[in-house]
Order: sequence, then C-alpha cells, then structure tokens
Amino acid sequence: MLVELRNVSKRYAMGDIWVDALKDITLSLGKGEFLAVKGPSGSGKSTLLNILSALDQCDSGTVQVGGVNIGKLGEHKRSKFRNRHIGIVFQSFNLIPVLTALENVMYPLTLRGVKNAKARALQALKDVGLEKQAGQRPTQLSGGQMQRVAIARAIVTRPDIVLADEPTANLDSKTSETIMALIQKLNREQGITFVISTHDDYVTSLASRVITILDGELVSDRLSGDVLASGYDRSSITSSGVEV
Ligand SMILES: Nc1ncnc2c1ncn2[C@@H]1O[C@H](COP(=O)(O)OP(=O)(O)OP(=O)(O)O)[C@@H](O)[C@H]1O
Repeated sequence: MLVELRNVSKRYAMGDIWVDALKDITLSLGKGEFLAVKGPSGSGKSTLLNILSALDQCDSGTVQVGGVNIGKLGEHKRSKFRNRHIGIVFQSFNLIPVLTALENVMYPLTLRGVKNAKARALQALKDVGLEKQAGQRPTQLSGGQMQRVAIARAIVTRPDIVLADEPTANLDSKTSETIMALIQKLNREQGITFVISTHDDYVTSLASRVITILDGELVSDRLSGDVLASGYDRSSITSSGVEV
C-alpha cells in the first residue's frame, strides 16, 4: 500500500476547548487511486490532507507514505520528504507572482538541484496543455490556467502522491470541469495517485473512490462503479463503515 493510516487522531486547542479534528482514522490507499475526501465544512478534510502531506503531525496513530513513517520524522526531514514524494495543489494556486509559468514549474526541481529542470518543466506544462503560456506570469493567466500551472508544478517532481485541498473552490463550474478532466486524465494515463478534498459532487463523481468524513470520523468509504467493474482490489479498504 502506498499510504497506511492507522488509528490516526488529531486535536486542536480552541481556547479552553479541545476540538477533535480527526478521530481514530484507519485508511489504506494504493498506488494509482483517485480518492475524493468529502464532508461538510469543519469535518476534518484539510487536517487529513495536511497530515498526509507531512505539513502537520497527528497526536496518535501512525502515518506511512511509501513505507516511511512520516510521523516520526523531524521538521527538516519532513520538509525533504515533502519535496521528494508529495505534490501539493492549493485552493488559491500559490504561484510565485514574479516568476513565469515555466519558472514556477521549475522551482521544485531547482530546489533539488535537478539538471534537466527546464526540459522536465516544459513537458509538465505540455501535459497540462499550457506550453504556449510558459513565458507568462501568473497575473497574465486566468484562474483555470493558474491552477493548471500549479498542477504541472505538483507533478513535475514525479511524486508518489498529489494532494489537492479543494482545488476547484476558486473556479467557476466550467473551469472546474476542465481542471477535473485534466486530473482524471493524469490519473488514468500517467497513473498519478490523487487525493482531493471537496464539497463538489462533480469532483466526487469522477473519483475512483470516495470517503466521507463527519466530525473527524470516517463514516463511509466506497468505490465507484467502473472501478469495481474493472476488478479493483477491494481488500485495500480497511476502514470501518465500508459501504461498497
Ligand atoms: N490550526 C487549527 N487550530 C485550531 N483548530 C483547528 C485548526 N485547524 C483546524 N481546526 C479545527 O479542526 C476542525 C477540522 O478542520 P478542517 O479545516 O480540517 O475541516 P475541513 O473539513 O477541511 O473544513 P473546510 O471544508 O471548511 O475547509 C474544525 O473544527 C476546525 O475549526
């Protein structure tokens, strides 16, 4: 399994009160899955993604990504792990305004000292259909184009997994559909593993698997029909409340 969460819990202090953001989550994820994480506002979706991306640490339980126990890593190793293994797509794109689209995509490779960074970044821009916009700065791009650059930046390092926290929240519905079609294509054609948190039923309709979180608890875990039809290994689902 690419990702293994065992009995993961996370609490936050809100003044005198403790909020259980995640309660005893057990979840496995295989390579090549396209997982949507659904749930109302405040249910714990971002907390789950932050823990998976090693941006945050759980209070109890274990989190393994690619066989590495990321909960045990110190700050420096966690950030190195993120750069090597995780691609992140943000709701607000988070592009560097003074850099061109190409330079934004090259950035994580430059951090690693990769030699053929430019060629790889150009290929990633091509993969998202933006090779013609390589020289443009984020202010010269539409919201959908900015998110495509952000996706190119997330995949250019060939990460084990791409995590996207509500990637379509700041886009109109037509642009959201284009972005989701692109994510689905990258998942199907390049086998890139995606985990996407969302409120949007359209996003969940494209995912191969949907989990629902309610008040920090995993309340449902289901596979989409066509994935079941293609003989997907159901034994990868180990969470409670399985609803296939
Ligand atoms: N840094 C923090 N400090 C205190 N409480 C937090 C923090 N981050 C999250 N929480 C709380 O943890 C719970 C889960 O929050 P989380 O952001 O994971 O939910 P979410 O499902 O992603 O919500 P949304 O859909 O609105 O983004 C909420 O009650 C939230 O207020």
